[in-house]
Amino acid sequence: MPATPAPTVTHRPDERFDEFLLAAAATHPDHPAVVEYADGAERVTTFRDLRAAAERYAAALDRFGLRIDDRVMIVSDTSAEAVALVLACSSRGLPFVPVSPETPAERRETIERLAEPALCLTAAAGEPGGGEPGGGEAGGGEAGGGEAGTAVGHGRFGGGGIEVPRPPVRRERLRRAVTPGDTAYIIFTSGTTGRPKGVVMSHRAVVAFYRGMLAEGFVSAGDRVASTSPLQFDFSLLDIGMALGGGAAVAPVPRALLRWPTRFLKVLRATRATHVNGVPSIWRQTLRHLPDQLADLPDLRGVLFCGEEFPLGELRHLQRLRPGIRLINCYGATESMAASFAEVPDPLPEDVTHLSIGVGHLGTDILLVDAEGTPVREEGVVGEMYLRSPALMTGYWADAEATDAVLVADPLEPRSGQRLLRTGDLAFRDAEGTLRFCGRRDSQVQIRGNRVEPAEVQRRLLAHPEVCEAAVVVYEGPDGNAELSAFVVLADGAATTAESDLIAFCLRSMPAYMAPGVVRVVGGLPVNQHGKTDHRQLLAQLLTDA
Ligand SMILES: Nc1ncnc2c1ncn2[C@@H]1O[C@H](COS(=O)(=O)NC(=O)C[C@H](N)c2ccccc2)[C@@H](O)[C@H]1O
Repeated sequence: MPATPAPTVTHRPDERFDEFLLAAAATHPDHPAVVEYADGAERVTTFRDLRAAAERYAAALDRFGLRIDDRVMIVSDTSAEAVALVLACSSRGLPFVPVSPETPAERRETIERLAEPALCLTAAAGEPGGGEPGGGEAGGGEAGGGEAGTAVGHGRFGGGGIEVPRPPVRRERLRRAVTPGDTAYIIFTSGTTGRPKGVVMSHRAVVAFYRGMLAEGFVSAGDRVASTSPLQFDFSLLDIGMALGGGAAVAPVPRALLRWPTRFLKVLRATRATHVNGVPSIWRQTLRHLPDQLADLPDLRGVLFCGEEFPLGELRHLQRLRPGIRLINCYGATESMAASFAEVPDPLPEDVTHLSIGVGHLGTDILLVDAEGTPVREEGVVGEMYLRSPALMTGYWADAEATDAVLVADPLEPRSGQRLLRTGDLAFRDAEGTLRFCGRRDSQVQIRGNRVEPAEVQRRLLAHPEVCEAAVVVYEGPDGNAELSAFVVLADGAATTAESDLIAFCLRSMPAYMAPGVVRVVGGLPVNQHGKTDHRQLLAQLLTDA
């Protein structure tokens, strides 16, 4: 009996962020919206429950007399309560600023100083991403105590309630309604100057991205999308939109369990995850230590990854373990959430060295531009990707100079006033016209007068049959010139591959100036809090070893 196609979720033009995510409550109220793993079992929140929880939080927020555009900082990982609070903020035009609970206090204070939120709400103890033990319990209580208001109200949320011992001062309301150009959220990412950059995303931009993603048809009602990124990383917002926007459920993987393969797989099995989204590194330990259990997962049929290149050896291993699985390489930056989705060919041909990142998703166009600002048309010629899309950020919070540096005039028609996002990423078009990512513009270095893309050297090392992870860092050598150093992790059971063999392996396919001067075999590569290879930590390790 063919499965009856699930009725599609209907969306209307110019929905707010929360309206888009809750649209399925109208057509699938009893479908799971959030599936959490708690105490060894799944805890289901239906679309009806989620809408009710969001309404309770919205009523609690109303008591503070906040204005449209007043920010609400949310210190939590992804959970049903956090999603409901996010929806409530969105419905009241209050930009949310997600911050991970494990964020160091100094960075949290920096973000608070920059964002100047009206409220800073931490998940109640016992909730996923809950606050410090012994903190005030959340409840449905009235907002705050009798003390005078303060600039920033600090408190907790949970169970549909908000508790703020010292509420923020009440403000005169100057606005009547939320409009699509208003800010849905601000995500602070690391800035090269050390000052975090606040990426301001409007309702229109996020919903435009969600529509582009939904058109790819990844999930359908009844699916469960396991989310492995922290709420402060916009990958989690992709997961929430991909799931809820399509009438499916998001299944947050508790951050504390993610690093243990057995527990990671246990969560995927318990929540019956049909899709798993995450950066490539989430698969590393499972592929190395529990391949058979990964092969046995009953429901998994799709994996979406982003944030950095997936080592091709690991990708092929994943394909062998899960025949027929749909692998999606999602490319993008927080400034537009994501720009493209590319299906990985199954099997990935042996001669492929650069994964396709496809072409822009529906409504997005990616332009290649050379160093002189001239559009690149020829196949195989590297250019910088410029993004033309309604999903672009509004700008960087309180940083017009940094905004103007990346939201630039259209190279094809500067007179139009249309702004494109200058991504800083390099790519070339292949014979099929799709884009192949080849590193970042600012990571290119001159080695003895020659331009080198460290990602190219990393790819060559990963092509070695005994290498399963690799990273290349650039440092200043004793003579003041840029040098390349590599770190590799050998596959289990690999013969003792000498570092000199690996350098010789590189020299067989690249000029001497591109080969790393030193290759260190290590047990594993460090990752940052978003799960990406932490090059800064590798460089620090190199300099301390020197
Ligand atoms: N599929 C890739 N291959 C290779 N390099 C990549 C890739 N996706 C990004 N990147 C790199 O990561 C940079 C963006 O870093 S970021 O601003 O921290 N944002 C992210 O990494 C996540 C990003 N917002 C996102 C969120 C949700 C879905 C897709 C993408 C890009 O400019 C690329 O250099």
